[in-house]
Amino acid sequence: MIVLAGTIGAGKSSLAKALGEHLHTEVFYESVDNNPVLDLYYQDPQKYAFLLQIYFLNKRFESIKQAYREDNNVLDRSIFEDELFLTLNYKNGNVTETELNIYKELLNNMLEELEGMPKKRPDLLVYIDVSFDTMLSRISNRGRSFELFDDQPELKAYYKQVHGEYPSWYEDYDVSPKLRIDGDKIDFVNNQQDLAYVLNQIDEKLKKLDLL
Ligand SMILES: Nc1ncnc2c1ncn2[C@@H]1O[C@H](COP(=O)(O)OP(=O)(O)OP(=O)(O)O)[C@@H](O)[C@H]1O
Ligand SMILES: Nc1nc(=O)c2ncn([C@H]3C[C@H](O)[C@@H](CO)O3)c2[nH]1
Repeated sequence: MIVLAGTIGAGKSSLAKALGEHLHTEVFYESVDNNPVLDLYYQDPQKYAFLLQIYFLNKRFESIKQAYREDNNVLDRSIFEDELFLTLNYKNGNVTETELNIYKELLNNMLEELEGMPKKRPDLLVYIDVSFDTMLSRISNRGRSFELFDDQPELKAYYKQVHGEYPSWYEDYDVSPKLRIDGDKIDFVNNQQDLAYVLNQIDEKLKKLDLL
């Protein structure tokens, strides 16, 4: 099981798709288009932050359970990043302390369930590291209406916060082996050579781990 990690617009879904094709495995995408809370959250974070966290946690747990039924697969964003978003929303006053504690208990409960499953943790976490400018331009170019930040300094400030949390999150992540990809320099979406380079880096890491 390979999980993709990284800030909003880093390229997780794009790389997950390419990796799934390369390794002939199923990809479990993050719930965005059919997510009934995400656009509400962007309109009113204070009202919907907790509900969105619960929604994502539930969906991620569902994907992980399905993923365990098959030998190999790729997950678009890890369950371990959810707490990053939650804590940020707590800092921003969108989640109360009671909500924070309830969520953490629920998350721990779910993670304990994973401990009892055949594979306790991912085999590899692939982290796509991008600069703040790249993050913004990718969000703009992708064009999901509720994520657009022109004339919305608060939303841009939120993106800056999310981006700022990731380096230490990645440093502290120790649940599985990990690999960092430079998503600024490597255009694995439009450049086939770059894509081949990234896939080769991942293959080499998997070989070292005796997984390929
Ligand atoms: N390495 C790259 N080079 C150039 N463009 C990229 C690269 N990675 C992603 N993109 C483009 O950036 C946009 C965001 O990519 P993608 O949807 O894969 O990001 P994501 O990390 O899954 O985002 P989210 O966290 O919102 O789910 C897309 O339009 C994609 O085509
Ligand atoms: N608040 C919040 N908490 C999460 O756990 C979370 N996971 C993803 N997202 C947002 C980022 C992208 O807009 C979009 C797709 O990644 O969904 C989240 N937002």
